[in-house]
Amino acid sequence: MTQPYPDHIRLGPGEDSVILLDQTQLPNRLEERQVRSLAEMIEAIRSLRVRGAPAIGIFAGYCLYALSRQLEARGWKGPALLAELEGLGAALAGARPTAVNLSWAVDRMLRAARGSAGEHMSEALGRECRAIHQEDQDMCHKISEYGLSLLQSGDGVLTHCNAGPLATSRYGTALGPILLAQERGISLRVFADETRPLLQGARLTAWELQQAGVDVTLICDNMASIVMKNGWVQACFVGCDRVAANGDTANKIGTSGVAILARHYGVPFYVLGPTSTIDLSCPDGDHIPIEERDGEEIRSLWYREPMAPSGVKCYNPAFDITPHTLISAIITERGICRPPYSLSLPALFSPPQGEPSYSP
Ligand SMILES: CSC[C@@H](O)[C@@H](O)C(=O)COP(=O)(O)O
Repeated sequence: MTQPYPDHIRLGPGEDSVILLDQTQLPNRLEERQVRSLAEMIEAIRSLRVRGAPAIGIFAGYCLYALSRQLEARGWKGPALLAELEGLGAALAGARPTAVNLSWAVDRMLRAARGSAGEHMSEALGRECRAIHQEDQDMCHKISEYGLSLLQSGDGVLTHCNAGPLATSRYGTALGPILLAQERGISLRVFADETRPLLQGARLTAWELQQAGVDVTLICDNMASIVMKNGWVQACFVGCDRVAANGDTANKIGTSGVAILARHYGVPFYVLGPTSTIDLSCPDGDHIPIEERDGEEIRSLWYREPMAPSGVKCYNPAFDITPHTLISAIITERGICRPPYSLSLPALFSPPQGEPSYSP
């Protein structure tokens, strides 16, 4: 059983609310939360109760559908309903800036609403949000297969933050190949960076892998160098929040440091993500908006006592950019892209002009 909590995002009864597993409570409590209002939905995204690039896109899709059901029940329809949904969509998309999947899903939902002639708008939205969720499951499964093709039994894999089922739908992206290997009896060892300041690696990745029976070792972020130096890591697998057209990749703060270490020790560094995370309209990493979060997350959040002097100045970016020059390959559901990414990434979206290079 490799999917400890497969339906962590779903519609509530009557389909006018959304239920999520509150990831801020893990690994200590499996606590679900039901959100009904726009304010509750935005709060859930901002406070990382639901998090991970594909997962917040899936969540936003369900939210817009649930909100459309509420509005239709109050008599809203036609252009007035569409205009209201556009406003709600913009508010949801603005909840977090870095992961492009959030605005990608909102745009997709609004396109479905605009094309819903002759039926209730919510019916079209219901189909679209379910499709977004289903497609993510399919994409993660394919990414997992491609990722696994890069590993051998006995390999050590280092990962940063959490790109498992909780960050997506099922399998995950960076953790997908590892969970698939486990299902197939292929043994891998995983080193999970704890991922300061919010400890997604310790709280979520270590929990998901442990639940699945994977051999996982939790390390502090500043231990990645020694485990690579010891020869225990044959590949780094990380997820992504936005991949620019040149391959520069935003992922959890600290990812670029892992890539630099991997280059130093000659370990391949792989980014895994669905094509919904590739933003060809963004030329390079300098154009990716980086979310900055409250310094309180560094000073005290996960500890009983403050762990730094009260009021000390903090710099708390939530993501960083890994330059494309440090990325060995980008693994998507459509295949494995190799450098130069300025050619291989656009090829993903125009198959007749050429396929990305696959390495089975
Ligand atoms: C498959 S999820 C990929 C990324 O979203 C993940 O690695 C990550 O950085 C998540 O950050 P978070 O701030 O917890 O949402």
